[in-house]
Amino acid sequence: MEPVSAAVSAVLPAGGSGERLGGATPKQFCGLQGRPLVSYAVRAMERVSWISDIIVVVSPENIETMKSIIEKYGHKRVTVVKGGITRHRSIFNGLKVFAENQSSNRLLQKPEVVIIHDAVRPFVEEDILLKVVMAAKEHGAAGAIRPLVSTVIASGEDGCLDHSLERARYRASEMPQAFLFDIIYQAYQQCTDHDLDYGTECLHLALKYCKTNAKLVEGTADLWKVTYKRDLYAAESIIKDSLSQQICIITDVKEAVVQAGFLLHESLKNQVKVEAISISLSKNDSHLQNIFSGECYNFLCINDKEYATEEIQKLVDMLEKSNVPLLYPVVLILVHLNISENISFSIGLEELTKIKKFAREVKKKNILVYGLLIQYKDHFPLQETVNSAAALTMALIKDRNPELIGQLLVA
Ligand SMILES: Nc1ccn([C@@H]2O[C@H](COP(=O)(O)OP(=O)(O)OP(=O)(O)O)[C@@H](O)[C@H]2O)c(=O)n1
Ligand SMILES: O=C(CO)[C@H](O)[C@H](O)COP(=O)(O)O
Repeated sequence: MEPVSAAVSAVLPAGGSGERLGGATPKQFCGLQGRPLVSYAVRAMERVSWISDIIVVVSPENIETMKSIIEKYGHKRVTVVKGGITRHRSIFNGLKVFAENQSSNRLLQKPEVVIIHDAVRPFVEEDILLKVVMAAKEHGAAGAIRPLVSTVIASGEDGCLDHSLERARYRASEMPQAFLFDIIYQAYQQCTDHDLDYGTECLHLALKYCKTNAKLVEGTADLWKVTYKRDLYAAESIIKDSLSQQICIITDVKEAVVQAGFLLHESLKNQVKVEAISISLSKNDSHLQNIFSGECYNFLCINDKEYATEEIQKLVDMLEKSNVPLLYPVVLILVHLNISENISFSIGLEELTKIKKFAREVKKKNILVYGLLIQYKDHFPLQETVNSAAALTMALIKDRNPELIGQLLVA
């Protein structure tokens, strides 16, 4: 990505109460796959190397909550600032920290360009951040826009249609937005109380008080703001979908196990990216570490032993050491391959209890363990069994259901 030659920092307003979403917890602290929404927005900013400081503005009663989120998820370059009673007042408080150098913990450099991004828009990518920053450098202000979904109409005092706007001429203003710091700060300093209490558009303030016509940049559909409960469900689905794009199949050296791994690989690869490792874990630490850092959150461990405690524990330890299960739950499917001549069910109650206990233990580390039994015999319809195992695998990694951990599914 093109390097940015300006000092850039970001302000994330997160001081609202989420009235439209309802519920006791403000939406920015609601959990998505176990992690608060605000942490996703912070992560989206912190992974952009050219953003120096990230100011998160929260209401006074949530300062400690926010600090503990930063601590728990290891967020870097973040300063927490006390918010105001409206979004504009919160943003202004965030900007003041740079202008007045109020922060008690460390010195914050006033940036040339400041990004403003709602903490409840979790899916912002580096590409759009770069576009609005470059446009702000040139034009003084810039913001992401989207086509309108519905036509905007004005109603008269009698509640009847007064007029309607030509939809093609108008756009929905989204976030992120970016500004030359001096422009947006001057605009906020000149704002009236009415602007601060009722305004909803930062780009408008730059126009009204600094005569700056913001450049409008076409954004992607997932920049939308989590506002209603259904938006939380939508956001969770998007996250689950992106987590289920890749799977790593780990097999040991035995021929039958390698073969089952290969067949599963073939069956899964039309649906997801599959990485296969067919050597013992102990000899393959660095390869696995590469897979972790490649952001793989799904593992399928195929074994013909009753319960491969050592190998699985080793994988769990490695996962724990990496950052992977900290940000997202990891799915670990223990595949038991039944290749014994005895076609009776080969896992006893004792084994099932062991798996359940193990699953409950590692859930505390944000690793979701499930069991999958594959019957593997000449007289069994092999391809059918493998297809069924692949379908169950996909269902488990797409659903990531914490209630089903420790359960044994039979392909
Ligand atoms: N006093 C406020 C109000 C809002 N915000 C933040 O501004 C962003 C966008 O605002 P909105 O979606 O309206 O959030 P809420 O005000 O929390 O929602 P609602 O209007 O439904 O109460 C959110 O990240 C919100 O936390 C803020 O920092 N300070
Ligand atoms: O889109 C935006 C700016 O253009 C803001 O996110 C939006 O205006 C916030 O408004 P509200 O707090 O009323 O949802």
